[in-house]
Amino acid sequence: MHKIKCFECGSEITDPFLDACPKCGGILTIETDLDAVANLKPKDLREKPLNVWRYAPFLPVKCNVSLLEGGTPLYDCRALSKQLGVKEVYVKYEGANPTGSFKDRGMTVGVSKAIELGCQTVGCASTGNTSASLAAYAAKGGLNCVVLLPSGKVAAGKLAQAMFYGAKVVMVNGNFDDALNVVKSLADERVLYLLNSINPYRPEGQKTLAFEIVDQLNFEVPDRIIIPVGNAANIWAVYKALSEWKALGWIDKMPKLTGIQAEGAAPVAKAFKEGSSDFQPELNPETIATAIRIGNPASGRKALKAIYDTKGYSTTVTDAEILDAQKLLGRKEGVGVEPASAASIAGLVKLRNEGVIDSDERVVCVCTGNVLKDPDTVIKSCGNILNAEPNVTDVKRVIA
Ligand SMILES: Cc1ncc(COP(=O)(O)O)c(C=O)c1O
Ligand SMILES: N[C@@H](CCOP(=O)(O)O)C(=O)O
Repeated sequence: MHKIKCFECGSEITDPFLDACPKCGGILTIETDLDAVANLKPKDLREKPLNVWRYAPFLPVKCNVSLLEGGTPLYDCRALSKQLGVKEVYVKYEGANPTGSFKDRGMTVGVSKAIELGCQTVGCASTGNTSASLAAYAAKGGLNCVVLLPSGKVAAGKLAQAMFYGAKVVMVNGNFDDALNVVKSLADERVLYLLNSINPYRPEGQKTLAFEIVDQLNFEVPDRIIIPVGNAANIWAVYKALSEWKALGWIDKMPKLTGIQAEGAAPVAKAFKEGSSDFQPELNPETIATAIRIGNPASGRKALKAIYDTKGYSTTVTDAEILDAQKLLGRKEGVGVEPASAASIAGLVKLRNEGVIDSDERVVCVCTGNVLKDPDTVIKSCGNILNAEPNVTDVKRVIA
């Protein structure tokens, strides 16, 4: 049986509704019962379809709600690897999930847990994707859903999704960090069951992103996995997944986990630069990659552990580098990702140029969300629409 533990002081938590340690206030995590899976072999899992629930023995809940999340493509990006001079570059394309982001992996587990606990209403703060995903899974599970969004800073596709799936959408006059503080208080008052990634069950579902990468590479572990970092739970989830498989002897090494943040919202990357295992919150985070416009990442300390323990790396990329990388991936590989997701590609480009990434590496970039999430940014950054009269001659003229 799994246990809920405090990441900071190690205390065991028995109340499944808590999202912080009652003793020290630390963030929580799940201790997986590895004895229960000790006799399992990778081939036992591989008989099941490739999706989140292939890895059910490593998940702390049974499947109550699913939209067949996971099973996303791992693209072998040969043009990109040639251009950048890196032996192998893969993109794990999370935009192919049911609501278009990796959050669905966490939500199938989180909402399944909510149902198991008998909750009626679920809620979150969100820069967009978490709300879109929670709204869809709550609809599928027959639950009420409340989402708190930073006013004016949520991409159109994500806002449309949350509204479409029937969530109560509340715009908060503040940023994501402010909205998270409010929703935490609502959860403390049991107004709703909180399904941000500070809920320790959410990252458990997100572990499957890493399980799939290794599975799709036939258990040949990549040298490096590059991940955009915002509230910082996803890089932790990847670390936790691979640590569990390493403990079982299913893999023999850990990839260097490499966390990329936007320059204007980079507490984790700044802490890494200083060699610190703690970070200073950024009071006014700002970036075009609104999904990672987060100044006080709830899992920041977990992310730093993941990076240091794997001899990984962390750096920042500018908004211009993010937009260039987004276009590069679209135009070289035909893969459409939202700006935050392109941060992993921008990080690859930057770290290759700086010599941090070697030419002989096998690198996986996690591209967390679909290009259609944020059409306004794409239209602005790609510009250049041609206009013509409705006749062949004029169309030939403008395309010449
Ligand atoms: C598209 C996208 N990429 C990356 C992230 C960052 O993930 P995390 O908050 O787990 O670091 C988020 C959300 O935070 C996101 O929506
Ligand atoms: N990008 C996220 C923000 C963090 O949400 P989390 O619940 O995964 O920590 C979003 O889409 O809202």
